[in-house]
Amino acid sequence: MSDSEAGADPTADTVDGNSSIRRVSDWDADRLAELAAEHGTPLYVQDLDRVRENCERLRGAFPDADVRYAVKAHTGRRVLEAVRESGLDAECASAGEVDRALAAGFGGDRLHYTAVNPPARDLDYVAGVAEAEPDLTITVGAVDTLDRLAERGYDGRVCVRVNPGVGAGHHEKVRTGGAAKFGIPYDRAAAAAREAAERFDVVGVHAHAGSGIDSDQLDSHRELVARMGELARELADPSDDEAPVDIESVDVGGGFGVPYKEDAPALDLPAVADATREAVAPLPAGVDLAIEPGRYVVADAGVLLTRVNTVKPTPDERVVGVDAGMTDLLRPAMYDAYHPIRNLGGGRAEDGSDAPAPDARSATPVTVAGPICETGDTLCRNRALADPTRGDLLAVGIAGAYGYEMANQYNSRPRPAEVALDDGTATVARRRESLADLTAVERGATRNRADRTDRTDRTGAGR
Ligand SMILES: Cc1ncc(COP(=O)(O)O)c(C=O)c1O
Ligand SMILES: N[C@@H](CCCC[NH3+])C(=O)O
Repeated sequence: MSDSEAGADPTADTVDGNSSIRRVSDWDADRLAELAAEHGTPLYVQDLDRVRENCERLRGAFPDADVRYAVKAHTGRRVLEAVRESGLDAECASAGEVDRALAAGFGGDRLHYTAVNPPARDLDYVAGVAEAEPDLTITVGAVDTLDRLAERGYDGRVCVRVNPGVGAGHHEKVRTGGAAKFGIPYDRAAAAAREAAERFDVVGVHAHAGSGIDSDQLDSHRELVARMGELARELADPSDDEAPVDIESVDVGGGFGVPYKEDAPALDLPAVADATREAVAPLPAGVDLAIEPGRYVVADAGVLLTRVNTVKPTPDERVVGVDAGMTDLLRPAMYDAYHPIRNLGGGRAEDGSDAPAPDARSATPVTVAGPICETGDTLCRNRALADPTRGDLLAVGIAGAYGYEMANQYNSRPRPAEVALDDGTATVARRRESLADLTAVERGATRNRADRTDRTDRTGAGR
């Protein structure tokens, strides 16, 4: 992948006084440098105030809809609490996410569990939770899953997931609608919902087009929404002698995109909301619209900080080695995803003196590569950055969604730390993992040199 960096002009439109996208250029460079010095790198920084603003913007654009935060985008406790306090519900993809949402204070009436080929362990757990929290809703995309719930004695609230036959998203791998894996095919959905209503309290229908839908893909979104409106009307008022199904909501999924490229415009959320309402209408009396955004809530509230440790000119490219890799931020390796990168400086010139401030350096095409033993472990290729030197701090923007969440321990790399900013105050939300964490679940593993573990716990702020 080769990409080029545009100027750091925040071309954000403004809604209710809040910029609708926070660019990497909008973050306070000095504050980020302080955090990196104190907590080491790689380091995620997640700004809870920005999370709250994004929640407010969603609620403002969709005042009559039920807004459910897709927890998978960022499961941190502090984020979940901020989302709950902002009035959004929680949409969970696993028992683990339900557990986290409960711990963050979501009651059953604000919990939605979307089961995709759910492991027995997950169904056991959620059916158990539902006994104490009967207002919890389980979204089901296969008749087998309904049968498995019934086998567990569950007869509570069910939402039927539909495969709408239309998908969208930033990459083929995240286009969900139309993928056979998800949901009951549209033409069988009404019958499946009617059958399910004989055994469960069917309270809704659901579909999700995919993740990272931008303005160019709004036609697909509209098509999905229109089909779901039609399905709701068919259930409320069946044309044959079938009994109506009395649902409460039509969930048209999440997927609202955010601009990763510096010059890409932010999604016009009020316009998307208008288009959504128009496409779903008229909804039967008593049926509400629901949406379940993840990325939109948290993406631009997060940055990943990483330190340059190597600068290697080669005949073909200038390679800048950093301490964050695909294990910290998987998206570039997995989807060729673009993340904006800003050089915050702080490094040394070749003669050992302080390097000039990034603004005073020439824009130089570089490949930023991580420490993982994989060729695909790059954060960008051939991108113009203020020429990095060893010791510089780089801020990788729009990293708050599916960033820490997809981090892993490949190459035996402990996961990074994350700090949460709340009204400017930073606290460690997730501590940096140590070498001991790598073997914590391994039977028979003994720590023979604990002193080495301690060293990895240090900030790593050295150059
Ligand atoms: C069922 C479901 N709902 C909601 C979302 C949230 O998507 P996004 O983070 O793009 O808003 C996803 C992820 O694609 C999903 O699979
Ligand atoms: N992990 C994806 C989004 C997938 C959402 C889950 N269905 C990304 O980083 O873009």
